[in-house]
Amino acid sequence: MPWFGMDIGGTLTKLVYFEPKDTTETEERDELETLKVIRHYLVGNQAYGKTGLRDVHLEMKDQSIGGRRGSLHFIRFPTSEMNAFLELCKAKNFNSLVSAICATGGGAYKFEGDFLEKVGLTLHKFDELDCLIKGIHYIDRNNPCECYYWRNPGNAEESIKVPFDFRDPYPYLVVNIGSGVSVLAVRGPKDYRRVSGTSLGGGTFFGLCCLLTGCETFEDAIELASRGDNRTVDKLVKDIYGGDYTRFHLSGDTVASSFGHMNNKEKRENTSKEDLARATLTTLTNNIGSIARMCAVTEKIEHIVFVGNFLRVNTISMKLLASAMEFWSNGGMKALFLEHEGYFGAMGCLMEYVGSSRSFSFSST
Ligand SMILES: Nc1ncnc2c1ncn2[C@@H]1O[C@H](COP(=O)(O)OP(=O)(O)O)[C@@H](O)[C@H]1O
Ligand SMILES: CC(C)(COP(=O)(O)O)[C@@H](O)C(=O)NCCC(=O)O
Repeated sequence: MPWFGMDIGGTLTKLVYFEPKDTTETEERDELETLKVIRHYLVGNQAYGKTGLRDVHLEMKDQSIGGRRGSLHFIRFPTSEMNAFLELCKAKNFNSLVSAICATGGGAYKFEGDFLEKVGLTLHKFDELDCLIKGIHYIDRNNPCECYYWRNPGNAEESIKVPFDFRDPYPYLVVNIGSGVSVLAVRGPKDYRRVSGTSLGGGTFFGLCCLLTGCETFEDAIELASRGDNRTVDKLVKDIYGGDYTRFHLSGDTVASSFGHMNNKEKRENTSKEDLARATLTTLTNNIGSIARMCAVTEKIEHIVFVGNFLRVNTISMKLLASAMEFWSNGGMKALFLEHEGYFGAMGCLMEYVGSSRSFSFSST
């Protein structure tokens, strides 16, 4: 039985695969051919079909899971490609190995019927936020350099990633920036509440960027943003005050109005795709940062952990969030980040599988 956890999100499907490495010679000999084929296919490739990818740099070796030792592999593909994934499961005879798999995320509900009808697989569904918290705890405990913060986030030349000891984490806030955003206050391993959320999330950034710049991939959107300047698009405090708004400690360089210059025809004509991408990224990031900070104040929490694939290849947003948390809290709050960004839900789902495989019927069909 292959050990999977699957998180079917609004934009990306994440798959965590545990590959046992401690198989005995007898086990190897007796391993079903189909299982062998699946294992070789997954670990022998880094790309699957047109859009599936394995994040090789995130692989976790020598892990102990369910009494076995092995490696954790992290794979993703766009949820819009679910049909191609189902075809692949069919082609690899997946349903001859198992009758059920564990899944979380909204897609576990949305695609439940398709899995059953097209591949004959039942989905055992787990709540995505339970899985997220479980996954954070497992990966953080088992990957020595998982958690980090940015030192000097406001200074491009001097900002550096610094490891953060997250062994005694409670209480902390999780801000999961996926398609949308969920904010959770976590006070113990099983004690958390979803305290807020916003529909202005990673999907909004990517969607607006496609509309405004014509870009087609998330990587292109981030690349454009890295070469842009939001100040040609956003109206700053100094564009309104001529300088700082000193009475309320608002620096002239603070964005007063996101996209505030874009009602002006001349400014519109003088702005570039790069500037529009940067302004879109800045707008979404600042808004998420502001909600996170308000939640942290209300919940009286100092450590804010930002996760979700919006932060993939996106150091601009990480540093912006880190600077904002530091500045607006006078150094009282800390923005923390995790290397496995968007994979915690899928990891938690795999843990659920390990915990419950005895009680469910996962036997081969
Ligand atoms: N390769 C990618 N394709 C699409 N979106 C991506 C990609 N990499 C990062 N992202 C960003 O990550 C977001 C999805 O994050 P994720 O945590 O996977 O959420 P979800 O579970 O809603 O799919 C997207 O909205 C986008 O901002
Ligand atoms: C509905 C969701 C939990 C789905 O998770 P996602 O696929 O975005 O990771 C999330 O998009 C969300 O919390 N949206 C914000 C809804 C709101 O509180 O306004």
